[in-house]
Amino acid sequence: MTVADAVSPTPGPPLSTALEARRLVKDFRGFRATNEVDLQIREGEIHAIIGPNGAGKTTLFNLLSGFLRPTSGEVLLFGERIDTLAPHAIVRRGLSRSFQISSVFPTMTVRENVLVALGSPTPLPGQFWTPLSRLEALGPRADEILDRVGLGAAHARLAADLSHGEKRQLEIGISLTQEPRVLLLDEPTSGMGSEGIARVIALVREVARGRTVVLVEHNMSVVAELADRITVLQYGQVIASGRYDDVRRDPRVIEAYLGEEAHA
Ligand SMILES: Nc1ncnc2c1ncn2[C@@H]1O[C@H](COP(=O)(O)OP(=O)(O)OP(=O)(O)O)[C@@H](O)[C@H]1O
Repeated sequence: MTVADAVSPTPGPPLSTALEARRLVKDFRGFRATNEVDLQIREGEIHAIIGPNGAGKTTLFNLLSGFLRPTSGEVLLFGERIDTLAPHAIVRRGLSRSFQISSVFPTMTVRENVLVALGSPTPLPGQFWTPLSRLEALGPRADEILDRVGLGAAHARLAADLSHGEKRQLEIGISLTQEPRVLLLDEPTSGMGSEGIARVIALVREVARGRTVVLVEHNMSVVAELADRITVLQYGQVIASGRYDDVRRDPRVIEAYLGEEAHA
């Protein structure tokens, strides 16, 4: 029995499932990167997916957001199959994913970046955008989003001039333009110093109000601080899932990933 099995059920009414993977498999020319993954993300939680390098976290994110088709298995969003849908159709159903620099136009201002995302059916790279002149009606909404992600004062700066951390804030702002019920964040603190990390932690908490957040994150103190529950992957398989404090004591997790940190 794993520690995850031993976690006692949360008291109160059952929580509904926002996002679910059932026996999800992804093979790359004979290499199994995702191996029979079962995953349940509860509505309203912050759920972290962790695991050593090459464990299959990015592949799983790509499968959940429609950027890869599973070899077999299912992905369900609020109970409906989405694994056969294109990424933009999944965004329309309420799941949005933060893209890294690819979704930010460096030669546009911060505000213009949010405006074009608001004017687009989906904030995915490579979309055709509505001309900026026609988007000004969306200005108040853009300003609201910029305030929410802490970039109100930076609205007129070119995206290219933002710091690494500010670009991550902008990406999250762009994801919010679609008002997703489920937001997937891929390593939101990667490459940041402690000040940037503290800002992103506060930002993730803020954007998680009223929505479900799933994040891939390497920094264990960020995971400990933010995540209601975590899922640990190793060699493409789920080796534990549950509350952070329970999962971190699982001997398989300690061996696979957490090492000395787990004893801290
Ligand atoms: N398109 C692909 N073709 C072949 N193999 C792939 C492909 N994408 C990923 N893999 C392999 O699948 C495994 C899982 O990769 P993935 O990027 O999902 O891991 P990860 O947990 O996100 O790693 P990291 O923490 O280093 O980002 C790796 O062994 C990787 O080499």
